[in-house]
Amino acid sequence: MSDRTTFFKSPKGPKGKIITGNLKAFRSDPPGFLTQLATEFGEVVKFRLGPLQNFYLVSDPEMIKQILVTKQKNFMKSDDFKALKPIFGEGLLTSDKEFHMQQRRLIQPAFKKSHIIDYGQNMIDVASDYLSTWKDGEERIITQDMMSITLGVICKTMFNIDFKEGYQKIGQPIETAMNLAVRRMRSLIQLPLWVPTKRNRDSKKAIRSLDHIIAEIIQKRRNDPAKHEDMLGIIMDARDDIDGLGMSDKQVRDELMTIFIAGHETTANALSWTLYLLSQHPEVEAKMYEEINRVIGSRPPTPDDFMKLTYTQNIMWESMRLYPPAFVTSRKVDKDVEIKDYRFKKGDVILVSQYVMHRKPEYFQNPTSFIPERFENNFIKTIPSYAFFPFGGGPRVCIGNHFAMMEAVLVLVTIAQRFRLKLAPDHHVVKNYSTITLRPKRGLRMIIQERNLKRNTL
Ligand code: HEM
Repeated sequence: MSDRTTFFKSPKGPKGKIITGNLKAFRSDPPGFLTQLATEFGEVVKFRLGPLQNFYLVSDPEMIKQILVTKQKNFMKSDDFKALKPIFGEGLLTSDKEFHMQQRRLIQPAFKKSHIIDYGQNMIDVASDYLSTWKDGEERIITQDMMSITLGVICKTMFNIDFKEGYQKIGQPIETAMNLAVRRMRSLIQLPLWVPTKRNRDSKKAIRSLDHIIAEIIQKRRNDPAKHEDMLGIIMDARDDIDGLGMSDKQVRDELMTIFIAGHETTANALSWTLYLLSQHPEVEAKMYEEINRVIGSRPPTPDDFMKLTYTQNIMWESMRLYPPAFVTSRKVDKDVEIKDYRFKKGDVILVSQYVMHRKPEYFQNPTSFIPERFENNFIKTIPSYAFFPFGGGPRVCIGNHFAMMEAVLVLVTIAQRFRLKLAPDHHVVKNYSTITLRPKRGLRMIIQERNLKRNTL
């Protein structure tokens, strides 16, 4: 042991069971459990979610910055992501180190500003199309509607196919495979996929069917000499600046699956939480209508409106502060590392939680209140970086962050221009539920009211 060891702090934490540690409490309410740990034990908390591995929850912005940015080379993605590898392969979310960086370089062009503006029109078109089926006065399951709209957006931007075709071909098998992967992620013991349990058989079947569909799409494109401007076209045409090589079919497949899944559920949850929050805060809703009336009026929205809709953007930031769709981010220590007054050892798992940080009273006054105005006047610059980080940070920051903001704002205004949504009168108390992302538990049922645009009412 080096002399310095004596100066390192030893993080405290809750007592757990011998084998399962604190797994039961974590599973029953992950955001609640993490909040309680940070409140009770402070900036670094030690706990277990199984027999051996040490977990640490870190809740200090400077330490989070070191983990995600300055000392990120000492970390890799944690083992829970391995459960996703049968679906994502070596896509951006699951790969590590050099390979990840090379893939990130190849995919980044698909997310550059000019393309996102082009995708913006798809976002508006898909939402408008979808809303044409909504009827004044009806009750709808809004959480499902938001999932369908964002799935439609990703089908259109990625493959230039419409939602119905995209859902049957890709959306449904992806959902099946993903549900199975989530269950694998959350179980203490992950049996390898070759063990013939029913779950493993179903999982392999869904993945085989997806592989088949995606291979067909890629093959069709390889045989098609025309230039395609959708995300698939951009990804397939990408060449590495350093070695000039493009992606293999297997790699294209892994990245498509990754973007397809990472790119719709998170934004759908952000939109659902926002519609819920607006229904509870008529004063915020009224200011949003005022902005929509002033900037867009009764003409169809355009991607250029995005920059002018500053209050609506702040509504989205504030909604993701209270209900961050990615509520926790994990890393495994790859090389022993010292961060502030602590030392972490190879194999330890570090969690940093957006949900915990975003509700800290030292950075956010009235932390549980919904106040979009707090984001005005460059508020973010007045708090430490990594006190607010809905899209993560460092080299693994969400590649779809600008895409997601553009989509959330444009879909929200397309809805709000025409409709006002109220929670169904007999609605259950809205609580959060977390699988990989944070979503409203048991969904949201809302009543649709058509707004009268000409008279600017509602
Ligand atoms: C509100 C919506 C979204 C939220 C809150 C969100 C959040 C995040 C976060 C926190 C990470 C970092 C995970 C980590 O560090 O381990 C991430 C990564 C990622 N996100 Fe998003 N995301 C959203 C939307 C999107 C969209 C729309 C796309 C694509 C169209 C996307 C694609 C990805 C990908 C590919 C990664 C992996 C990046 C890498 O490791 O290089 N996300 N996202």
